[in-house]
Amino acid sequence: MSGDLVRPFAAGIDGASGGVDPAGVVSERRLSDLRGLFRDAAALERAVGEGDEVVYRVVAAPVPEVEGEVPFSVTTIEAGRVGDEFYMTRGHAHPEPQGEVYFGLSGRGVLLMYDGEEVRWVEIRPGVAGYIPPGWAHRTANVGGEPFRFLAVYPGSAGHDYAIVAEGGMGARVVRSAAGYEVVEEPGGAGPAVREYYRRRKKRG
Ligand SMILES: O=P(O)(O)OC[C@H]1O[C@](O)(CO)[C@@H](O)[C@@H]1O
Ligand SMILES: [Fe+2]
Repeated sequence: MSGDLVRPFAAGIDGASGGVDPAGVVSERRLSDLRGLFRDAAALERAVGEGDEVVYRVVAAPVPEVEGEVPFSVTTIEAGRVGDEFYMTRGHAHPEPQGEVYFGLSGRGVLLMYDGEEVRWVEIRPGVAGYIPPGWAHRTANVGGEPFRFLAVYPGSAGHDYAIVAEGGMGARVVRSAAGYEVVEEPGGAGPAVREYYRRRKKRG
């Protein structure tokens, strides 16, 4: 174990701007960082050529991702689509199967969760908390016409596995529909290696 634990502090969370004060690491993901994740690869390349805009920004509080600490961050996903699919995060699973809480601050989003076999999703609005149980990959999409912002709180030892989502998908996509949006499950399902990855992470003890 390296480094001292963090001292007590309070942080300002600005639901209108997505700011965290004091802030730690700030990261941005552009359309070009999301290659391979949207269904319409040609539409993605066109949008990359037309300015490669920022899809989402994560402002973290100054809490390190180490065992015992509880990092938190505010994510702002801009409004937009690639083809019919709403702007979304890369999506990841926690290699250490740990849970996580998302809390809506502004706008409207869908929190999509996948365990290699089953797809679950919940709508997140201001005042709504979404719970991600251990062993479920998660991705968030902005289904509204304004920025979608949420607070995420998670165990510092959880880690981020992006490859399992890049390779195994999320089992469903969040797309435009006559009603506004719908969550469409993908045919076929995951292969045995992906299913086994999640099964191992959902066993207790
Ligand atoms: O890590 P991704 O998949 O890019 O999504 C960003 C969001 O997920 C988190 O990693 C937490 O699950 C936060 O940093 C942020 O809220
Ligand atoms: Fe997470």
